[in-house]
Amino acid sequence: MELERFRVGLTPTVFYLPAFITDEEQTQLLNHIYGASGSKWKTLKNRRLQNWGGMVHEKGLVPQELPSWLTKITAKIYESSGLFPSAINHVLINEYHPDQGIMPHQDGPAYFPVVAILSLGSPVVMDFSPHLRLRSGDDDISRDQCPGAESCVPERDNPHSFSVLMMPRSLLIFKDEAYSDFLHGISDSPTQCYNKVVNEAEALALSTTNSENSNEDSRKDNDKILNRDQTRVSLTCRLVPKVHKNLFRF
Ligand SMILES: O=C(O)CCC(=O)C(=O)O
Ligand SMILES: [Fe+2]
Repeated sequence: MELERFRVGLTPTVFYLPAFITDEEQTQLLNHIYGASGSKWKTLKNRRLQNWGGMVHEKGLVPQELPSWLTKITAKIYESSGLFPSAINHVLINEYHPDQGIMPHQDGPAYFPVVAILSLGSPVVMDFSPHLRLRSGDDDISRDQCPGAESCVPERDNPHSFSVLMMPRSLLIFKDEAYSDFLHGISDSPTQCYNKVVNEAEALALSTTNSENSNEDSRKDNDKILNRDQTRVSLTCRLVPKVHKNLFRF
């Protein structure tokens, strides 16, 4: 696949792949996710999540085999992107109600610095803002070691900040500076503005010809407003290069 044609925005490097999976694949994934045992969910303050692939520690992964319904998708991402040096071995599934989000954060140091996020359900806007190191020249990087531990409020009006509209069934991939020098987050507002997203044309191209989105977009004072009227589920697919085969030999 020629990934270059999916590049969006000016910051290296963000790819947005609309309709990466079919409607049927989306339904199958949601059935598996909601069919998982209730104890698989971990409830955080502002969202629920399922952890697949094992426990991520600062020093690496204590692995657990991914189920085949997930390797089907991670293999497709691995093969079609060509960006991971070996197979994706960790998937975090986040569930967000319309008034939930994820605070601006940077992904933890255990991961290979490429992330692929598959979106299901409600569309949502993800905001990227340069973290302190870019803003003030110091080295104070805020990290999200275990996703959910967040910090640092981004400057919304910073000229380097940008946003991406994530439609259902799309795949967002980011790496390089977008990964290392920016925080990413999703506001907890049930209405989000998508005026300044870097992929508006790509994201909306499909939704106008295809009535999958019942959420009605509205406009207020020239702001393009997205109404999050459904739950969103995302699959954050990553590689933890260092795998601990033996829990006691850390
Ligand atoms: O749900 C998303 O799109 C983002 C999730 C995320 O940033 C993470 O799990 O680290
Ligand atoms: Fe993240």
